[in-house]
Amino acid sequence: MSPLLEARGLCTGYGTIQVVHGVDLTVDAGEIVVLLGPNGAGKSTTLKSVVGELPSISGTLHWRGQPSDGPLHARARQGISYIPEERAVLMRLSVMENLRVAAGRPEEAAAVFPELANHLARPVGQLSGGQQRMVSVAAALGARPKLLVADELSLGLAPAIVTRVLGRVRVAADEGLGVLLVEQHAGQALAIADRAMVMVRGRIVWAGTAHEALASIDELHELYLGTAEGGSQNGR
Ligand SMILES: Nc1ncnc2c1ncn2[C@@H]1O[C@H](COP(=O)(O)OP(=O)(O)OP(=O)(O)O)[C@@H](O)[C@H]1O
Repeated sequence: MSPLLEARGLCTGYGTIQVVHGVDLTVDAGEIVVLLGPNGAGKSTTLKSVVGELPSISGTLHWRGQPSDGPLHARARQGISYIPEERAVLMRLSVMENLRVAAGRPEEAAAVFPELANHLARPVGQLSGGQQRMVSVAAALGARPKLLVADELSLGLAPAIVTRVLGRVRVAADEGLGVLLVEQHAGQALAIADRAMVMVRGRIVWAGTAHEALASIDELHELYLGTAEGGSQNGR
């Protein structure tokens, strides 16, 4: 059976500047693939190209075996949910309105994070950054996509909440969701992932199972990710 998403030789960038050079990647239904790498490696750029926000320079992209070159909204209709690194919520609308706009099932989306229950009528702009992130994750999952493409899902979330968010994504993957994830918390992301890829300067320099990545995490940090610890960028 064809993978949900298959990119071959993907090259993309901004204007005349090429940032991503010949990336091959696949995501199957039910699996979580995490893309790791240092700042500026081209991870976000890769995701933008995969979801149709940024045109590719060359390479092929297939969605469930069919060539895919439509813009973001067309890919959303096909079942791709994208959570960008930057703000992904409508600040003047209430939490419930945000969930309604994004998801077919707002009540189901709200149930993803029970702590949002007391804030459903509030404008999202009045919530903390972490709560706003929860709204975007809830909205994305509530739409029941086939593929979730998420850039720094844990952005602005307290560590305990990161564990819950990633755990919720794992549950969705076990129910058949395919996930392509860029995440600065390498250790936590690998704990819920099936496969991992490391990108440096726009090229995939390491690929393997999440289990293999966890087993060589010190080496991966030393060689590619930087040795930052704790809450710092790309730290564990
Ligand atoms: N809109 C843009 N216009 C021009 N160059 C850009 C743009 N966005 C990103 N870049 C450049 O593309 C390169 C890759 O950036 P990208 O954001 O994809 O990296 P990243 O791996 O996601 O890093 P980070 O973890 O810091 O988000 C960087 O050199 C960056 O400066």
